Amino acid sequence: MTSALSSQHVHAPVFVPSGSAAPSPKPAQARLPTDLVNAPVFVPKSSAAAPAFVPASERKVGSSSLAFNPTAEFVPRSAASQTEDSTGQTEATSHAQDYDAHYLDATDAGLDYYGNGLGALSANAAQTRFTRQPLNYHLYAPALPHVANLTPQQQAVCGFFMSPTLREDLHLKSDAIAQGISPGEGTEIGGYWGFIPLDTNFGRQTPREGQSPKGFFGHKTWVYKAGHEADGRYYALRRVENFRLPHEAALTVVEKWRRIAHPNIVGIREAYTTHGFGDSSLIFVYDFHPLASTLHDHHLLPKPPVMRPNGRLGPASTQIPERVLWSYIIQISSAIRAAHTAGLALRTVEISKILLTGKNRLRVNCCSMFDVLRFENDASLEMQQQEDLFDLGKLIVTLGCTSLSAVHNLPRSLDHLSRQYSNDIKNLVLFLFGKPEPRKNIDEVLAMIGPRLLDDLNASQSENDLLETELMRELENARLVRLLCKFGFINERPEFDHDPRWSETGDRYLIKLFRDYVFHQVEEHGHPVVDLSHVLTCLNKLDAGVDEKMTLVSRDGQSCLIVSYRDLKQAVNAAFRDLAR
Ligand SMILES: Nc1ncnc2c1ncn2[C@@H]1O[C@H](COP(=O)(O)OP(=O)(O)OP(=O)(O)O)[C@@H](O)[C@H]1O
Repeated sequence: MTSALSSQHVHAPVFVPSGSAAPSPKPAQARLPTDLVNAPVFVPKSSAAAPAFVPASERKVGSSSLAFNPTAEFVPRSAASQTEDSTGQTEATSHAQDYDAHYLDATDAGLDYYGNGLGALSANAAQTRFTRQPLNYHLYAPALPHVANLTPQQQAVCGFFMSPTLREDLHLKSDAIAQGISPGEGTEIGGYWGFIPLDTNFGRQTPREGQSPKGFFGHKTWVYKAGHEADGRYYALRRVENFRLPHEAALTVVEKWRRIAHPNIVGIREAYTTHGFGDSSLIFVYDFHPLASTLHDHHLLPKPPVMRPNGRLGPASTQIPERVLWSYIIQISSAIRAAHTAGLALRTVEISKILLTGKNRLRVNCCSMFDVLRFENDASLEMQQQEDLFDLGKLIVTLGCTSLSAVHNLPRSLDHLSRQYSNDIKNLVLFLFGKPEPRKNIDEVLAMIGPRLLDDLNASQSENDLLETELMRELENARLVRLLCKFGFINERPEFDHDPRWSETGDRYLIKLFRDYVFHQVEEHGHPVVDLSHVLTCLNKLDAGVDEKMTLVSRDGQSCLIVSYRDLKQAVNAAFRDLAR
């Protein structure tokens, strides 16, 4: 955790043992609400360590690439290559049994800038790696300029923790990932388990307005969330019911789509056929985006009434702001361009097949499905690409008028668009609906929307800045958790090495008094001082091992010890090393 406070701003209260007549402490200037401590328990995920995805066709039972390797999680690639021994085994692997102690001990080998445990992995690595002495990073990193206009009190709160809204969003997403599935339990089909239905219109019987009676794909489809047996990740599986693959070659196009990694296209992992559902089903496996909703559901479903400034409830506005509409147009154009450049066509530029996966963040879903389903009698690629552009025109009209039927009365819809938005939107729609002469291409569209691209780029860079600020606030959390773990191991230990007084004697006594200094202070009336900023400041200083000194007072008030954070850090590390040995 980094603090937004400068050292002059922190007046940590002096430890006053209850009953002693010590001078009254100065109140801490920046107190954090104590309920911040009650934030939901953080459950770390090890997605970074998950093995790479292996498609069903290439999977081998017992394949070593799929074996779980606990050390892989904390060995950065650069470090692993530096520490390879003559047998080709990394030191990190050979020290696997010391994982916990090493990881906790990471800070002992020096102040490793990345705080990633590199220092503890290997003495050789420690000698060769690039180390810095970034004391300031551990103490009071100033807030970035765009949050500088907050009051000191707000800065104190913001400086320590991620914003509550972002935290809540991330927690909700993290909950949504595994919700409803117990790993390894439930139905297993084709290497996937769980199969939780995602489609809120599960088994939709009546097609949406403008759709074929058989639904968007001309076949009954179902969407599930399922876990992958081999990599433990979750995917969105789309099942086409009762579909017989005319030709194995139909699935080869999925390979082409697999190679496309684009921020506005939902990634496809594989497609396979199965009889696991009691019929002949075709399954497409896509990346799972937690809490995604379709553009249709987000913008076209009725919204609950909202409170008006006059205190009365009124209908919520359905009009999409022009800035957002342009952002949608830009993102979908970018997805179209990626597909066309790769010699493919999206074919699902449709309001119910575009997912909203974050704030104004779009991803075109279900790519490759039509390529497989219509493999035998498909239109030419050129025609499909022209249709993508036409579909983009239809989408803009539908969203701009927030009505599915708007495309059926174009003159009226264009009139509406020119009243609500700048003329550029209407001109773009006219271009997309116009005759191809000889044919249109997506680059012409991008040339038309050029100036809007800059607006969108600026907005997304500002969003990036904000997220970076949020990340910086959490930067040092791991260090402080490690430190608290060490305290937990040392303090109040009933016995060590046949010594029941181990945790109360020698340097451990200092650690105990420091714990009182940090957590058990009372103010002049004997009330507990519950000041999170004091706790975080002290722990940060201890973690950095600064030379600053503090006065520790025994519980009976009879003795005073002046100790520096540096000495105390050494005491903590020595005690922990004793235990870990
Ligand atoms: N890749 C995905 N990741 C996460 N959720 C998804 C994904 N694909 C679909 N979903 C969820 O499944 C829901 C249903 O998707 P689907 O494409 O069937 O939309 P629909 O509105 O039901 O369309 P249709 O009328 O064609 O059935 C979406 O609202 C979304 O919440």
